[in-house]
Amino acid sequence: MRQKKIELPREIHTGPGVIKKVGDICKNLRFKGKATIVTGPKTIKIAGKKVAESLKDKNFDVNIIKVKKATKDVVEKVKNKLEGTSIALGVGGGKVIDVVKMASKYANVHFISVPTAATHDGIASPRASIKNDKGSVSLPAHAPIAVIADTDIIRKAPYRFLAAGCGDVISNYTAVLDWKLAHRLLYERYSESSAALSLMSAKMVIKSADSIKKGLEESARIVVKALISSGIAMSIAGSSRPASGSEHKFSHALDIVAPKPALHGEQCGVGTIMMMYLHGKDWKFIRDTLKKINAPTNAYELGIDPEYIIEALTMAHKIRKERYTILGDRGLTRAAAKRLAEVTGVI
Ligand SMILES: NC(=O)c1ccc[n+]([C@@H]2O[C@H](COP(=O)([O-])OP(=O)(O)OC[C@H]3O[C@@H](n4cnc5c(N)ncnc54)[C@H](O)[C@@H]3O)[C@@H](O)[C@H]2O)c1
Ligand SMILES: O=P(O)(O)OC[C@@H](O)CO
Ligand SMILES: [Zn+2]
Repeated sequence: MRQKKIELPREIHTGPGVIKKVGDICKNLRFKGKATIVTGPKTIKIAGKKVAESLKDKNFDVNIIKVKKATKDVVEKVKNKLEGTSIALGVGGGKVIDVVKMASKYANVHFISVPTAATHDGIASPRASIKNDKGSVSLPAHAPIAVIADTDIIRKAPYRFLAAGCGDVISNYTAVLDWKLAHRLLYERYSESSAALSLMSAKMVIKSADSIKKGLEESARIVVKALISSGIAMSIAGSSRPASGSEHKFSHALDIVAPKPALHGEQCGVGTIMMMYLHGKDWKFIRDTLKKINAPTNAYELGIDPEYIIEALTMAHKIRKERYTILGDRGLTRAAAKRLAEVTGVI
């Protein structure tokens, strides 16, 4: 029989002010000595310093590393600085968390995910999206030993971030459709339980779309919960298949071609509208839900020129080629890409 390992976070702490408990949580998990915080230039002020204080209060020797990008080089540098550390903490957005996730895996130390914004479902996932010279790759990493999501910090982040997180999780709709397609066409391994959890995560946000509002702790909590369960769906699958399909390929392509890409989750949301159309499903429902949330639904709202939308659509199939989707192996012609974007109101 096929053997399988599912890696999950051991502890999940959410709620307002939970960041003050980081030191306690680390101590209770039996870490001691050196703790390394990986954070960004903005997020150090928003949360990094508070995390450092909480750790110092519990007698940790704290080291802080600031990163800006999630590239292979940055991962390598951080990995080298993790030597002798007992625990690594990623305090920031998706890029910071991906860097620490990958670097700590290479350095063979546990890491804790401390998201400062609910922008992405990598908060609890065991995968890392890392940039290389050809764009980015999806790499197997490891799950955080703990997630510490302070909903007070998250609710105070710009609303755009929360809406982006909704886009990232709503994109599970087309990711699962693509996964089922690959299962039918190529007999790719498919997990019913992972797909069900992935769709449930998306539905949690869709069901609450009317009450996801700026500044509310409850809104932050709903989105964080959905993002964490989407990450767990990835853990069950052992890949990002349940949360990344053709709509993510489109977003990854935009990251390559657009001079100023929008947020990952915003692009994935717009991609979901178009890929739902290609699947012959209710794309208007996705568009209307994103509208309710005040997430972008077109090129103008993404701040991206329509020309880059068309270009990204025509090259999306070349990204993560191992992941078969509705875009097939040949992708869209320029005429089909333009029509798709026009019909769905994206351009
Ligand atoms: N590993 C996974 O499973 C997974 C899942 C989804 C997305 N991702 C990756 O995550 C990245 C997207 O994450 P992202 O959208 O957070 O982008 P990001 O990490 O670039 O963060 C966006 C910006 O938000 C800022 N920020 C974070 N918290 C803030 C706060 N509270 N207030 C003000 N500013 C704040 C950051 O400093 C940054 O400038 C992409 O690289 C994507 O590929 C990975
Ligand atoms: O595996 P990729 O395509 O990087 O996607 C991971 C993540 O963005 C899913 O929401
Ligand atoms: Zn994503």
